[in-house]
Parts: sequence; structure tokens; C-alpha cells
Amino acid sequence: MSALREKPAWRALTAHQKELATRHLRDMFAADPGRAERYRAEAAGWRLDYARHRIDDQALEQLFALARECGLEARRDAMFAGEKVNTTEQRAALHVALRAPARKTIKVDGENVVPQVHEVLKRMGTFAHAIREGRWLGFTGRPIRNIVNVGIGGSDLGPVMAYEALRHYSDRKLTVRFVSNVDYTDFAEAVHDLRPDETLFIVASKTFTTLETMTNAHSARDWLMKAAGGDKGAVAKHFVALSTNAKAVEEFGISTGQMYGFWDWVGGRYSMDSAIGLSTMIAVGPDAFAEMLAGFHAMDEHFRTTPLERNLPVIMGLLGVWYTDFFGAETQAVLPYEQYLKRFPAYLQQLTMESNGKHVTLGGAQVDYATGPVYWGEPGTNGQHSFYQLIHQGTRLIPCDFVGFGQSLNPYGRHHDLLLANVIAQAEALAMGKTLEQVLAEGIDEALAPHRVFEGNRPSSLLLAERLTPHTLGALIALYEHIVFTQAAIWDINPFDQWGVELGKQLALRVVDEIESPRKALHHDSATNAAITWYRKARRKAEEGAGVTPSHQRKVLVIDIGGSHVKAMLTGNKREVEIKSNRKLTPPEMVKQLRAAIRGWKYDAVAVGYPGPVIHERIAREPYNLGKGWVGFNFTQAFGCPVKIINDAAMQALGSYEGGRMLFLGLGTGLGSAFIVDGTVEPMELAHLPYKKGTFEDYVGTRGMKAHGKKKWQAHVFDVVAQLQAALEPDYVVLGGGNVRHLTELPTGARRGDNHNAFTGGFRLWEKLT
Ligand SMILES: O=P(O)(O)OC[C@H]1O[C@](O)(CO)[C@@H](O)[C@@H]1O
Repeated sequence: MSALREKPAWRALTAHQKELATRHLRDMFAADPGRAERYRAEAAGWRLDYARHRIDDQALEQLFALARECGLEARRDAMFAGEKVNTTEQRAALHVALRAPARKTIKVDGENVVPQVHEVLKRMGTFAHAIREGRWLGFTGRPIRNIVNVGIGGSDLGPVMAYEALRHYSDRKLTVRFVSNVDYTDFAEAVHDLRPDETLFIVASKTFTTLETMTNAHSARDWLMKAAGGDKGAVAKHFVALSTNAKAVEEFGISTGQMYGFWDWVGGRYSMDSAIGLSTMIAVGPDAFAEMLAGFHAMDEHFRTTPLERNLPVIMGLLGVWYTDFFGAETQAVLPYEQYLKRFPAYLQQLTMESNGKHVTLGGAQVDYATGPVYWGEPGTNGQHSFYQLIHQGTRLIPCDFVGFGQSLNPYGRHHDLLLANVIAQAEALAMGKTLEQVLAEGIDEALAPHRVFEGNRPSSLLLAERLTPHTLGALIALYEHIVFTQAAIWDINPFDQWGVELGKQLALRVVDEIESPRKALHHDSATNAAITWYRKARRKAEEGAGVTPSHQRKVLVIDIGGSHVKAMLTGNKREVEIKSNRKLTPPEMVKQLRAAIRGWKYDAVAVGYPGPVIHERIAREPYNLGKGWVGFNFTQAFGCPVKIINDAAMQALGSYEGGRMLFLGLGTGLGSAFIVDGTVEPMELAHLPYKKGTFEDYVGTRGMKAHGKKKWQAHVFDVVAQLQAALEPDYVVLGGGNVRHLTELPTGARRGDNHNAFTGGFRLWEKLT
């Protein structure tokens, strides 16, 4: 049995629950006139009424004892002190530092992080003012009016929720939208009525690698480029990034001057008050954003300093544990009676379920008790006409959190009275119910009476604040963050990691590759294989319907760009065409000359092997041995058909690939490299790794051959291959590139490549449908 179940308080609670399970809230209220007053607590503008819970003083005492036995206070203090409480990622979880006043000191690894936080907030404020005052201009000189936040999970849900919640306070001249889903419909609908020259994209991603966000960000850039006629300068005016990954942001083409950073000690779902909140700040202004942070901080301080017995997050967290572990409740409903909070339940789903959906303890042991419940909800009163039936008369116990405000932000007639009357009445109806006697006394027919009975005894919290303001919103969010923390402390789980999202992500990458390579054999379970096969067919049908050439009939023009020549070949055509290249060759010039050289060739798609880094099929850096203008060049427009770009070594590697784990090394002027594992190509930049007194390239590139002579060069090639074999453990190595012909023999485990394989690689690239 787990240590938790052995704790005295846990045992006492188990016993006491048996007693309380038989008692009705009706009776508890009747027997205890002071109940409502005693079971009420306040903090940071919020009033928590928890009298309608199936508890008594003894249950509460034991719950607080449990919290103490589980070391809640020490765990909380460790979090606030910047200790690495996220143990599986060896990180602090210091979202509380994001809203700490400038005078505070909070250290991570000995460094006070509060000044950095305020530095970023200041920069965000300057930028937000520039947008709000119409001083930030788009590529045609028109002011930015549209803000599109591109992010997902914590980089979307928090900003959307806060924008919706604070819409009343927002600048109505601005249009603020959010794109998260990899479904292109999300993007298409978000921008369909927007002018590109008035639109700012905020690419929000902690890691800047998230598939959905990067896919949408690239589509956003294409959308802008199309309108800006390929003018790359437009990116600087229309894109900012919110991230911890400066390198990836730069590779995408956003300068660090337009990046607002945060830190690895901010978890994605705890980040809406970091730079990730830029869209919120632009919408409501830096002052209101600061007010929201003050609300967060007020609740943080309450959680940090108030005794457990009067501590809102602790009380609510423990009540959640009470129902989850002692009453077997599976879910928790959150029901805001405030239309502006319509996205609050969705936001809470990530906060609570990504945090506490865990099955092992901090020490890695399987738990033998239930952890995080399913959070769900909708704004009232809408839910009343939908799922409340089940809460009132169904067979499940569903604790509810009702949220309401004393004043409406849009007062009119009786609307707010009706709204508040409903939330109060729902809490009462759930707790008190209606007995058979009461039903019969109303003159209801006996046969019908059982259908009209409400068992009652359904628990709920009623959270009330005077008015929805940035401050009360901040405090409300912090309240739930700390509820989650309290529960994690009891359950002895890590609320700050999210390994559970990884497997699906990995498999999706494998499946997408199989979908796009329709000839690839499938080795999943039979149901997965059948689903992929079904979709491959649907996809082909859609392509045929859209008049797109199906992959098996497609004619591909492959272009292999090198420092001295650009070579091209067409599907089904053995003839290779080449033009000269040099240090001045620009992409428009190359396209012009090449088109002249291949006049009469008909193709549906182009594959380009580019001598430099290519990330997500986009050129990431200008080439060393050619002219300028390659980054961001619109090849699709230039060739009038879809174009795929890949690193040149990776293209040759793909053409040389015969399955398994293959390391490819291109021995030429430099050293090209790529690794392919089970069909997935990973371009590499091994050339510049340190080797002897220089780098690999210095010894095995043409320069190395010239400096040391062919014999020594060959010895260096053998040595480099041996080192890489030891490090990467490929099944085989393919040595390609122009200089491979100078090798008199080959290292063990190596095969000779063929430059022609570059073309095969280009054709293979298009075997994957787009
Ligand atoms: O901000 P990022 O790095 O794009 O991540 C987005 C989301 O993806 C997750 O890592 C997993 O779904 C979330 O925790 C996070 O909020």
C-alpha cells in the first residue's frame, strides 16, 4: 500500500467518509445554524462559500491534517523559493515570479530573476503602446489593426481565455484572433477577412518547435509574403515571437529584437502572465495587464502566507481530494455565470489535467489512489439547458464550482438579477434537492412523482467577486494554479511535467510520413494500418478531384545546387542539364538561366537540393559559395508549381538510402552530412565539429586534401568515419560527393555513393504527397 494511504489522516478520512456518506446536506444545515458563516473564506477580492460540501468540522480537520502530513507547506515554500520542484525536468516552477513586484527577490540558481521579468514586461509595454497608438506600421505604411496569436496549449488557451475575459477592457479598434489547430481551417477562418498589411502575427511557443504552431507560423508567413510580393522585409513588421528558444526564433526569420523571452522555469500552462500574454497586453493595455498581475500576486501571497484553514486554494484543493479519493467522484464541473469567462473551463482543462493527470509519484511508484479528476464546464445559464439534468438527477457525484460576480459589466434591465438568481438557485437545488413528500405535496401524480424527485446532497462551491476586473481575473487564475499544486502535493505527483503528450506526438510524425509516402509498408496493429490505408485512398481521391496530379503520375524537376554548377533532371528523362554557378548567383538569376536551359520540359513539382541549412523545408541561411537572396526566396512563385527544398547532402542521402540507419557523408569542398533512421531524414551539420586542430571539414574537405595530400586525407576520412560510427552507430555509411573518387579503398561498413543519387533523392522527396 502507498505511503499516502498509510497516513493517519488518510485512514481517519476513510473512516469518517463512511459516516458522512449517510448524511444529507439538508440535515447538516438544519442542525448547524453557523454552517454558512464558518465555511466561508475570502482572499484577493474573492469570497468562497463552501458550506454546501459534504463535510463537517471533523472532516475538515482531517483534511488539513492530511495536507500537513503530506508536507504541503514545505512543498509550497520550496516552489516559492525557486527550488527545482519539477524533478523530472530538473527545473524550478516559478510562475509566481512572473507577477512578483519589482522590489521582490526570487532566486533561481542564485540569480534574482525578478529584474529580468520586469525588463521583458517593459519591452512588451513599449511594443503594446506602439500598436495601440497606431505607430507600428505594416509593409504598406498602414497601422496594424489585427493581432493574430499563433500558439497552442499554454501558448493559446491562456491568451484566448484572458482576451475573452477582459474583452470589456480591450481596445475595440483592434481585431484579436487566435490560431492553434493544425487544421488549416483554423488559420483560414482567422484571416479570411483581414488585410495582411494590417496584421501582426504573434508566434507564441515556449519551445518554438511545436508542430502545430510552426506549421501555422509558416503558413502565416506564406500568406503575408504572397501579399507583400515576396518582400522579406515585411516579416520584421508583421511577426513577433514569444519564446524561450532564441536560436529557433532567429532561424524562423524573426530577429531577437522582436522576440519577447521567458524562461525554462515557466511551464507552458503557467505562462499566460509571461511574454505569452503579449496579445492580452496589446488588447487591454499595459496598465490593465499590470493590474491582472497584481491580482495573481495577491492570491500568491494569500496562498503563501495564510494558515491552511483559511487558505482558499488549500480548502478547494482538499475538497477536490475529498471527492476524488473518498467519494469516487470522477469529474469536477466549473460553471462560470459570466459570459466573459466562456473560455475559462477550456483553459482550466489544460491547467488541471495536464498538471495532475499522472499515474506515478514523484519517486516513480505507481499510485494506488485516484489523481486529477476530469475538469469540464460551460458558462451558466447555458449549461442549465443542457447537461445540468445529469448533475441533478443522474447517478454520478459531480462536485461543481460556481463562479459569479456582483456587478455586470453590461448592466441592462433584469439580466444580471436573473443570472445571479440562477447561480444561487442551482447551488441550493443541488444541495437541498426535493423529496418525494414535497413532490406529492405539490399534488403531483404518484406515478410521476419519482421522476420529479431531486435527491440533492450534491456538493458545490460558490465563488463570488464584486466585479470581473483584470485584478479579479488574475486572482482567480492563481487560485486554480494553487489548487492544482495543493492536490499534487497530497498525491505526491509532479504537476509541472507533461510526458503524457509525447507518445501521440511521436506516432503522429511516423504516421504522417507513412501517409505522405504511399508506397511505404505499414507495420502498426491491423486497425492502425487500416485507418492509414483508408486515409491514403481518401487523400488520393481528393487530389484527383482537385485536379492535382497524383504522385504516381507526377513529373518532378530535381535541381541540385552546388558551388560550381546547378544540375537539373526531370522524371523519366535520363538527360541531365547543368548551368554554371558562382559566388554571385542569385535565385532569380538561377531560375532564369535554368528555365532557359530546360525549355520545353514539363513538370508538376520541383525538388531543390540546397547547399546550406534547410529547416522545415525553408532555407535557413544564405549559402557560402553563391550570391545573396536565397533565404525567403519564393521558389513556388518562380517555378509556378509546388516546390520542396531540402539540404543538398540530405537529398543525396535520401537517394542513397536502402533502409535501416544510414549515415551519409558528402566529401566535397566541405563535408555534407545527413542521418536517416527508418525513412526519417535528419540533416546534420557535422562539418564544423572540432577535430584535431580545426574542424572535420578542415581535414576531410577539399582544403584538407590540398593541405595534407591525398594519402593523409584518406586517413583522416577513415578516422572521421570511425568516430562517427562509434558515436551514431549507423547500420552503414554512404560516402558521396565529388571527392569520393579519390578514395583508393573504403572504411569498414562504408559504401561508395553516387552523385546521381541526388536526383533519385529529389524524386523520392516527391513520392511523399503534399
Ligand atoms: O509553447 P509550446 O512550446 O509551443 O508548447 C505548447 C504546448 O504543448 C505542450 O508542451 C504539450 O501539449 C503544452 O504543455 C504546451 O503548453
